[in-house]
Amino acid sequence: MRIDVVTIFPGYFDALELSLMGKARDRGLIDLHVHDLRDSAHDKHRTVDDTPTGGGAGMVMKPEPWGAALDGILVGAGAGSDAASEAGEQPLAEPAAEPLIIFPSPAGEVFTQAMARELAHEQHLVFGCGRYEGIDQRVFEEYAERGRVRLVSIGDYVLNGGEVASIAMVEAIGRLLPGVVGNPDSLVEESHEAGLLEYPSYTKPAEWRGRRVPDVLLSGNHAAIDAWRHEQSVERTRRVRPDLLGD
Ligand SMILES: Nc1c(O)cccc1[N+](=O)[O-]
Repeated sequence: MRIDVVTIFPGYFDALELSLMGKARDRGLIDLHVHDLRDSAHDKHRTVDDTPTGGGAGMVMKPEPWGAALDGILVGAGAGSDAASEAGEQPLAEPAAEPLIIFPSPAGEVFTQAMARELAHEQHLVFGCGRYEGIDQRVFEEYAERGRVRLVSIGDYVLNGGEVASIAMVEAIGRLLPGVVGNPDSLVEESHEAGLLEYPSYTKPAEWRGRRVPDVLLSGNHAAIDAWRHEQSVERTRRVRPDLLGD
């Protein structure tokens, strides 16, 4: 999977050089390209924002740098405007799959494990990280007309921009790609994977500060262990997230 990120804070994405995401990149499972939006701001001061038209507090991200940045990514991917046909030539190869542009936004559809699974099938994702009071609305309109755009929220709280949300989504999606997680079985029994919260986990020692591991987990009876774990998942879900059970 190719992933492009557009941001005014590229350094945030150093986090994706670590751990599983870093290994996945080293092994070519994820091809991550981070673009500094200011490199697409061609005025002397590399301006990316301006005051809100109609008044109001804060600043809004200007459309021109976003247009230059996203065009550069889409045209490079053979999507958006077909450079070869514009030049009157036959494209040499099938254009790559059309990228999906994701703008993290508190006004977006809620990101879920089901969406992570869906997006793990994409060949090319582009994350546009807004800052300040957001991005000029015309950017969303422009690229929704030319291709596929989704505004996506990771939760109902206020962040300072889209970078943290993008990292969360890249990790949630990236870990589902074949070969990224060592043991694919570990993807099955996780919170939200089957619509339930995961059961409590234990390891050695069997007793710690007077607290014993549940006897069933020491029984070797795998049918009983599976039943206990499912029961624990359902009980935890009903207690903590009854909404997941439709209660
Ligand atoms: N919540 C929020 C925000 O306040 C700013 C950017 C992105 C998000 N989000 O994805 O949830």
